[in-house]
Amino acid sequence: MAIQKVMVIGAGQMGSGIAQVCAQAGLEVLLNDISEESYERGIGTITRNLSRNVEKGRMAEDEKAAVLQRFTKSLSLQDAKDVDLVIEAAVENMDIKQSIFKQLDVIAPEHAILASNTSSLPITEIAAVTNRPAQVIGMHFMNPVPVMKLVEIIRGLATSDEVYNSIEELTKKLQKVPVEVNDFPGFVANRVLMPMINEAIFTLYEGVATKEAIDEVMKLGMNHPMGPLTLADFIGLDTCLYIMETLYEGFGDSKYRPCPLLRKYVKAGWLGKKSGRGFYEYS
Ligand SMILES: CC(=O)CC(=O)SCCNC(=O)CCNC(=O)[C@H](O)C(C)(C)COP(=O)(O)OP(=O)(O)OC[C@H]1O[C@@H](n2cnc3c(N)ncnc32)[C@H](O)[C@@H]1OP(=O)(O)O
Ligand SMILES: NC(=O)C1=CN([C@@H]2O[C@H](COP(=O)(O)OP(=O)(O)OC[C@H]3O[C@@H](n4cnc5c(N)ncnc54)[C@H](OP(=O)(O)O)[C@@H]3O)[C@@H](O)[C@H]2O)C=CC1
Repeated sequence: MAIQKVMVIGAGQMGSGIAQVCAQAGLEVLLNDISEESYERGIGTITRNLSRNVEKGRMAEDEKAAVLQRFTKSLSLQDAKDVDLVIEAAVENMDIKQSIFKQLDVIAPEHAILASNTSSLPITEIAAVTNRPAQVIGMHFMNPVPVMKLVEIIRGLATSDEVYNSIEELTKKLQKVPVEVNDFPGFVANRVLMPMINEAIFTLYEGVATKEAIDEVMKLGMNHPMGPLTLADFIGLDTCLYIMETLYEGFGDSKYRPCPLLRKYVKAGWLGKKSGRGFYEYS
């Protein structure tokens, strides 16, 4: 069955990007958030991104208007009653995700696929709270979504081949490249990336170098587009901490212990770019 109508849950940095690429691919999009303010912020970001595309000559003005018309505001999960797919991009917290999936399982039509953009939490555990584990899957986009090509597609223990194939096909329709991954903490992307970021934080914590020097080493020495501390701020320090905790708990190995400095910053509300302050300050 072709996927035509999608609900994206969470209008934050990931949800707004996912909603944008879905609408650009011609899908009808319900953009859902618990707060109206977050919805407005999300749709504002999408509108600015589309305007930049027009300014750069990549999109016509009427195409921008057509993309924006495909959005509907949603402040209630009940709106999932007639969608073909839900992509959940709320905060990286198992209790919140399980609560959302439990409700969606009751509300969404029988044929609907329930996907999560979780960056590290087990898909199998999210699927287990539903009565349709074969239709639950991980669809892990990268930040910033409109720019980054990869989508890690994560098969839960019970995910069916039919559902996997539909999501792979949709990913290509969104002009992204799917890579199949099995369900282990952090999948591939964050199992490799996040310990590197955590180690960069330890390097700062232990006074090996300044934050600027650490970032410069990785940018100029390894050709990374952003240094690891800038990237951590960009991802969100709360998300980085949640991911490290998932790796630490999931593997029970001390090599994944989150750096105390990361914990301290999150406790202080220094969440990175989105809160105006992390390792760096943002105006
Ligand atoms: C945590 C997880 O679970 C998984 C993850 O996502 S981990 C994070 C993965 N992402 C990364 O590693 C990103 C690393 N950084 C980069 O690739 C680059 O710095 C970057 C693409 C973000 C910016 O690139 P840059 O060359 O430094 O800056 P800039 O010239 O401003 O941007 C390049 C293009 O991207 C676009 N862009 C940048 N940020 C954007 C955003 N947030 N949204 C939409 N478009 C954006 C710009 O408009 C620009 O496009 P055009 O010039 O063609 O209009
Ligand atoms: N940041 C990144 O680089 C990446 C993140 N991810 C994953 O994507 C997900 C979202 O991350 P990100 O976009 O960065 O986070 P943000 O904090 O930017 O956005 C999360 C959004 O979800 C909203 N929200 C919270 N709870 C609910 C709920 N119960 N129902 C609906 N909306 C809710 C928040 O609203 P409010 O602000 O009002 O609380 C906020 O608007 C996480 O699972 C994360 O791990 C995946 C890939 C990359």
